[in-house]
Amino acid sequence: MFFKYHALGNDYIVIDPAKTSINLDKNAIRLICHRNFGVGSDGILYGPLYTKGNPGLKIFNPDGSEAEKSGNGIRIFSRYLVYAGYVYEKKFFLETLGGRVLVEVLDDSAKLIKVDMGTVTYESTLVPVKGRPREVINEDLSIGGETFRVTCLSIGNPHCVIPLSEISRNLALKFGPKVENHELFPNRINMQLLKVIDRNNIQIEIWERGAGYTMASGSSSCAAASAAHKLGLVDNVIKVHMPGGQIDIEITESGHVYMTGPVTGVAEGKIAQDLRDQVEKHRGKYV
Ligand SMILES: N[C@@H](CCC[C@H](N)C(=O)O)C(=O)O
Repeated sequence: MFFKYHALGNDYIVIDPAKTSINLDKNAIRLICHRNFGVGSDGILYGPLYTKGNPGLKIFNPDGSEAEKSGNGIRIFSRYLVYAGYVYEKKFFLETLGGRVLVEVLDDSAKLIKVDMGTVTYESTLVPVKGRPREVINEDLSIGGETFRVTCLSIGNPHCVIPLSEISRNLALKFGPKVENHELFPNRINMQLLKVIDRNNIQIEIWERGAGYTMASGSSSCAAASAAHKLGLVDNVIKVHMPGGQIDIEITESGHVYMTGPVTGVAEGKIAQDLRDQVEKHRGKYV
């Protein structure tokens, strides 16, 4: 069985090891996420896996890489946990590779979820960004002959925020791959083009590490809002506008970033034997 959801057009497949036996190596992930040869998604959420007494998950990008954190992925997986009867509480902890988060379910069917995503760091050694140890705030980055002012941070996974006066999908498509794979970022990076609308509203276009252009991203919303706040461009309550919809961010005095957004069910299904055969055929080869 698989369960598919989207969060503002950022879609994920949930695979629950208690319900589906499949060896998720790189090729299996790439095939399942493929929009023509597979089920199609911006990633796979694998779990629940129990660590430290809490439910947890593994987050995979469609290129087969593992991400430390995903804001939309966390909300989607939380809705699955409620739906499948794994949790009954309105508030619970969830373990990710990028740290523990506190989830709050705001309605009965878990269609609206708030998450304490933790705190951000701008420390180059932690994001990571190469070069002398420093906070990467408003510094120059050369990309394909052009120079941008960038702010880099980690909220468990790495982000590079680029404020611009105008942003577009085409700009994200043009610069995203270059930023993601820039030599300064040893673990690659997620990119957000940021336009400040006013002190409580920002607009972003996103290029995700390992996934490419996406219509929305929860951790990108946290990252862009945090960077804009750090740069003094916005207050602490920020609505993030993306092509797929809006996410609400609140940054507390202690630096915790709260993200609130929706989750929508798409499908429940069974991975066909033909797809499983393809997965087996390609096992061990990089497709
Ligand atoms: N869509 C996600 C981010 C998924 C992980 C990202 N591609 C990475 O590699 O860090 C979100 O909503 O945060």
